[in-house]
Amino acid sequence: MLSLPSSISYQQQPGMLKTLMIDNQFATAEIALFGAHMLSFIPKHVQRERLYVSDSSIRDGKRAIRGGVPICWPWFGGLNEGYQMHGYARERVWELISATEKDDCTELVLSLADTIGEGFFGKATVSVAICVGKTLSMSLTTTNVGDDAFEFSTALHTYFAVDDINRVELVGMTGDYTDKVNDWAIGTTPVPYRFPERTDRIHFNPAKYLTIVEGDNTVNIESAGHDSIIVWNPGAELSKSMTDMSDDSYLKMLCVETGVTQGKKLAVGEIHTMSLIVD
Ligand SMILES: O=P(O)(O)OC[C@H]1O[C@@H](O)[C@H](O)[C@@H](O)[C@@H]1O
Repeated sequence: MLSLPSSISYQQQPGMLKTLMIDNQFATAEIALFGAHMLSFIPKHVQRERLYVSDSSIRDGKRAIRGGVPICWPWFGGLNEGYQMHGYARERVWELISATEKDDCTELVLSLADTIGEGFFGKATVSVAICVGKTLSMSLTTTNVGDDAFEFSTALHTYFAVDDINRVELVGMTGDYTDKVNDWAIGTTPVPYRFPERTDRIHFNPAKYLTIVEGDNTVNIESAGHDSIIVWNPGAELSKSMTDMSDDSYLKMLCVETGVTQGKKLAVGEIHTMSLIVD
């Protein structure tokens, strides 16, 4: 087994998923091997949990975890009838490839050993490098190792923790979006951008810098290698109907997702990296 720096330990309580706990001078964090799924990030200088995970999330290792940072791959959203929403990578166990103590963070690299699955015809490797420091950085790398080009889509589907969605504003987004709540109609980003009701939008503007503002609590999001930003809050009604969310979950989270939703073609040997920094 890989030898781990002292800031990282494995944790597995009975009936729970195996996770990696990180505790260094900058932050604490938790990552499930199932899905290479970030579950927690608490920077020590602010002492606030940045990620929302539902208390009712089903953690049986069969279904995706509700909250944290699901990795959607090799597709984002629904593919065709019968296919797993957001791809199958978030429902497979990833392998820890390396763990390194750096000056400004603890870096872990996880990789998905088996990337083959129904609905995806490419031959690819996929790995995620996660740096837990004063900021959380995640870089998802897809490589075409086959003999043919393929197309894929992806997202780092971050659930940010908020105290009350009614007080939240997303700053930095401009331009048009397509609205899942309204039969994919095109809309224009409101100013200020607030969330009084169910929101489910793919923004075509791949904003590099966004900020979630809630009173004096601000979270900066820096994205790269993406073609869109997805913004999702289920609102009261959907929150109530979801088995893995409690009735008022919608008040406590806002998904701001860094994504490639328009389909990215990768040539033979080509590498694509998409990344996210949470500050
Ligand atoms: O329930 P899932 O598969 O985790 O998806 C949650 C949400 O993820 C968002 O990215 C989508 O835009 C929403 O439509 C979807 O409901």
